[in-house]
Amino acid sequence: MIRLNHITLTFPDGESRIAAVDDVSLTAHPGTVTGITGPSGSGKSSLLAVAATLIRPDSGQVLIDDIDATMLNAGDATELRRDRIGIVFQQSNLIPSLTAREQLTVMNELGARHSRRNRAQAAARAGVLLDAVGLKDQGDKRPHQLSGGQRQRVNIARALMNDPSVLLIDEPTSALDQERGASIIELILRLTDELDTSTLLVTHDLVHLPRVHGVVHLVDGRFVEALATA
Ligand SMILES: Nc1ncnc2c1ncn2[C@@H]1O[C@H](COP(=O)(O)OP(=O)(O)OP(=O)(O)O)[C@@H](O)[C@H]1O
Repeated sequence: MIRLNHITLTFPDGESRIAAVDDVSLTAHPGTVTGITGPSGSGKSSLLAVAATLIRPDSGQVLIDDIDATMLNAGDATELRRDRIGIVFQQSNLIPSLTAREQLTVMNELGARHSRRNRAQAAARAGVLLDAVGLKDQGDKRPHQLSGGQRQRVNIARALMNDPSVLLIDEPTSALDQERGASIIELILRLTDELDTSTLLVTHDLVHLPRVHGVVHLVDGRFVEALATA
């Protein structure tokens, strides 16, 4: 579960400061997708970065499975992020020289304490996840051999490698046509249900929102509406 309590985040703006996120609270439960929407500059990506524990807010709490991430030191926050949070960034940041399968298994080598012992397990999980995102037969392809939609599927599978309880996804359909975008949203809904993640999905594309479980609408960093949908 992820709970954001009264999050405020400001950035310097000349002499004063601008509130990118202004006193926003939300709770996302396991097995649900919460959409975060709003116009450009409304604070969606900033809120997601706070939820990901990548930026510390000026005030407010980020509770991940009841652990207050804002109270952790940098090392503990990194560990929390690695163990419990999967992040899909707006820009695909796959490594050009690695195959789809290696993009996933390399996660096991990054900072984990017992990576050698877990190598076989990681390979097995990568296989299961590639299958789950519809890329069972594409595991040996490198990013340039995959379509935009397939690359986004690899990104999503990679974010799930460490079996996170929280899945954070920023504009996953922005580089895709409507049909491919809709199938990515479909995939996110299915994986959220199957893997019981608490998923936050930033999107400015309102066509996808009727499918999700709740919507937080931001304007100028402020929460203007919470809609229960699906
Ligand atoms: N690193 C930063 N330094 C200063 N101001 C920032 C920074 N990041 C974001 N902002 C400001 O905070 C506000 C919210 O930006 P944010 O990127 O979170 O909005 P967004 O809703 O994700 O926009 P978009 O849909 O265009 O990606 C904007 O006014 C932006 O200019």
